Amino acid sequence: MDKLLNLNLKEFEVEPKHSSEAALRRWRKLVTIVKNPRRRFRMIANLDKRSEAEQQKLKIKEKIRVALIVQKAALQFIDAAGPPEYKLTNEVREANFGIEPDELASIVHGHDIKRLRLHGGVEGIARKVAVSPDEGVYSDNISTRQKIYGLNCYTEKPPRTFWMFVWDALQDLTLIVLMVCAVISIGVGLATEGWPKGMYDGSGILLSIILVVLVTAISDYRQSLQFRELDREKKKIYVQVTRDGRRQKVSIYDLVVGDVVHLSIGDQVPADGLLISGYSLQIDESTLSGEIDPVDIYEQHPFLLSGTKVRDGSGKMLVTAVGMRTEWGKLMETLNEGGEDETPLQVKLNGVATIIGKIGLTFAVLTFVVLAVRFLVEKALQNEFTNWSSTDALTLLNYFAIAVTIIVVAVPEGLPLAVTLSLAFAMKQLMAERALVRHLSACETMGSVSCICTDKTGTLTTNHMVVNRIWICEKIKDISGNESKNLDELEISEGVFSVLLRAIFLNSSAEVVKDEKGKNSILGTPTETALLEFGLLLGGDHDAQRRQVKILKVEPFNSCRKKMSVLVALPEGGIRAFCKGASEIVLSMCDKVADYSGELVPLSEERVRNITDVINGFASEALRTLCLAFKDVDDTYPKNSIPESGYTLMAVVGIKDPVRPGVKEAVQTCLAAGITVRMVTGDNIYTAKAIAKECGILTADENAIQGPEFSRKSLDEMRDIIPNIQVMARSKPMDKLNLVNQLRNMFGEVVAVTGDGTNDAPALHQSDIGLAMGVAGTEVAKENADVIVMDDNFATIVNVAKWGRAVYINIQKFVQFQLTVNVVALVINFVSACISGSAPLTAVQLLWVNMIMDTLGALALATEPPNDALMKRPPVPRGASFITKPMWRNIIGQSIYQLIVLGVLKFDGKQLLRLTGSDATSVLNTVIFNSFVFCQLNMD
Ligand SMILES: Nc1ncnc2c1ncn2[C@@H]1O[C@H](COP(=O)(O)OP(=O)(O)OP(=O)(O)O)[C@@H](O)[C@H]1O
Ligand SMILES: [Ca+2]
Repeated sequence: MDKLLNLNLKEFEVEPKHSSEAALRRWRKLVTIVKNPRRRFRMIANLDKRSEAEQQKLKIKEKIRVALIVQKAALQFIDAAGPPEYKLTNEVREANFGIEPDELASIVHGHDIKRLRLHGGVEGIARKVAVSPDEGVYSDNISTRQKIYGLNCYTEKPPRTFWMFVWDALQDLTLIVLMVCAVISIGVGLATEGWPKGMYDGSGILLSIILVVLVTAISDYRQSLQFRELDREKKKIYVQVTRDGRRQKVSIYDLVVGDVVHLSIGDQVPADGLLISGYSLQIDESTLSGEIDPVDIYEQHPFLLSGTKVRDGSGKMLVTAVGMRTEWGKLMETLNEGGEDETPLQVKLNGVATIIGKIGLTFAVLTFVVLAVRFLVEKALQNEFTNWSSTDALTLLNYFAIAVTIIVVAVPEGLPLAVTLSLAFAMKQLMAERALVRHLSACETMGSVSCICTDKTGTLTTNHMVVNRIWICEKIKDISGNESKNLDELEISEGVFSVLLRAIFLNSSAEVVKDEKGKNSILGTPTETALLEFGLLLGGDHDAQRRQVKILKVEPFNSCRKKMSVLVALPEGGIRAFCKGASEIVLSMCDKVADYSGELVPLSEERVRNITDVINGFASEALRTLCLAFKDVDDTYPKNSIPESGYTLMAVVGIKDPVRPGVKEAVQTCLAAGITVRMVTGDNIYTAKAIAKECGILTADENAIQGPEFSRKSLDEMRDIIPNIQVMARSKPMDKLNLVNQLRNMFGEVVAVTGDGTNDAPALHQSDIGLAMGVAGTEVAKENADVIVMDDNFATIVNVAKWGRAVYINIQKFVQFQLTVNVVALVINFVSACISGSAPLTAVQLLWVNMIMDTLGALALATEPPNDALMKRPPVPRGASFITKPMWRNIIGQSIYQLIVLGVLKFDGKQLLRLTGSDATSVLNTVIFNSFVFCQLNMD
């Protein structure tokens, strides 16, 4: 049976994510025979609608692409003509703006450098939208801007109302057939038995139908509300802007024309705009134009389009068009059409439903044939074959209704729907527990995860970083508490101190900003925040430091380079480069060091060894270590590059980032549940090991490896070492991807991956389930993830796995329940039809049972919260059969037991219960029905 089912289910397989359209279409085709499309395909992607939207999207993209190419080509030929000749509308003039919204929008979206120049370049535009690039817009005129230039929102389709769901639920083929039966039954009943007795049967059916429809519609409607909320949650994106002279975070929906937005790697460009200033800013326009090559954005090419992504670098932009005035807005309108992909379980259960449906159909036909033949034979025996009364017609109609109802009950169309219900329920609960599940299938996959490759920073640790120790001038100093430090305490010379402060404040993407109350706060990544806080602790003045110098070039940090450098022109003359980053990497770029007296001395081998010891010492105490270095270059040095060697090492800082409370227990839970935990981090190997040991991830020192070393291995070597790898340090994003791919392909593991950076996107995409960090994660990471962990906490990830397992078990329970009901309902009706010529369960009763199963049963069984026992057994392996052997045993055992009980009642019930009189049979049938329902409810 198991094999047979699995064989038949072969075709009902889709991937948990990125399923091919062919696979999605294949199974849909297979269910045509017994399909009741309205019911079966509820909440399942509408492929036609979707591919239509896809086509439309491609068309828009192509148009944008061609337009961009044309504009680029045209630019070279056209010279600037006279000033633009158009009149401002009164509205714009009264609001003190100098440019029309459409004109402004078309400059950027048309990449029209000529018209931009006519308006006086970016500064000119800034003046015309009444904003200073340093101060940003003022909150008091935001509403005027919104009135004239529009809101940063996209038109959305109006949500579906409750009555639409009712209408949908009514489109059910079987329900329609039953409705017709009911109406006929009422008609015939009234004609033969009169009012009100003739109404009973028919109105009973009608009432059940109304109930089924209502319950279905309510459940669907609530689901749609939930998805809408999820959608809103998904779209909550914040960007950093300068407003009222302060840098602050603002929701992208609150952006207005004139806003000054700060962009950094991994951000999504939130509106159309012009570059004010930036460093090595590279934009990925593929979401908009389909073009894969990144585009450089610089002064001569300052156009930024909404919806594109920052691939590298950083910059400030002036917003020029928002909402539906951008191409992105038009694209968003066609987005998300046609719904979500179905999950593998939904499809598999559709397969189960189809097979059972066919069996049910056969039985229904058989039952009808048997009943009808018996009836005809009896009639023939009584020689009344030619004598037809309306009661006879009614009887036949009743037989037909029974047959239809058997199909309704036998085709477990509730199965796929129960998956949706169960997943949606888990999704909702998880949202409350700080995990945002982006697609239904993610929850399902998470239940069978066998390996988690987790980040370190922020996930296992708190991400509250504080400088804890510093090595400077060959001495180690502890930095404890919040007391400010001066140079005497650090025992360093004034010269060294001032270089240190510059190294901290000038070479940073973070910024010290004043909040409304004038208090200092820092906007930036935790590592940089820690450094700036340290600088403030030393009594440094961020603004003053920044004002003194001219920054010539910045190479922002990214996970591949693992360092950040700047080139600055010093106020006292001369040009200096600063570099900070991963300790070993920066150390290898140095050839001098400041010794105990502050003298710059060559970096001898012995000194390198000593410093390496210091670094490893810091790292072994679980500190993140960074080296700060500088290099003076002469005036002839090209201003568009930053040296890569010949630096002088200033200091090694150790930054403390404690392990999150509860992580150790969560790791233990995973291990008990047969889930391997691997740490993949960009940090130093000693730091990684120290943290991994503390969390209980690393059990033996030799199970740690460095990313570059791993990637050098051959496939065979990988096969040997991968099972043992517990920590991978100094990993580049490609190493992470490599590990994930091998784990999946070589070992068939179901891999969950966490990530925060832009470069984690490929690994997140490739994994079975990608988890992005909600707090520290970039937009790009989130977009490629299946789940967003809103508190970045490892324990939350374990929670998702637990819910995933609960979903699986609950659905198994439901399937077992439903299959038993099917078998019993089929057999009892068929057998008694054959033997006694009547069905003990009437159409109304069968409908009732169906409703209990489809909706209430699903609600009760599919939404049971997880218990801890779930995490004490190994994960379900890939490709395991969904209906397990014990389940078959239960189904068969339960069915036999119930059939015996019901059989005895049916054939011996009258004697047993001492039923006499004219209504004995109907009383008995009622008893049978109640026992049937009771049997189902008792089952678990
Ligand atoms: N802003 C920065 N400037 C310079 N170097 C940095 C900066 N942030 C981190 N680093 C260095 O880069 C290393 C981390 O690189 P990476 O971003 O790949 O790891 P991560 O994502 O922070 O770590 P994890 O994978 O554990 O989350 C750190 O060890 C640190 O030495
Ligand atoms: Ca990371």
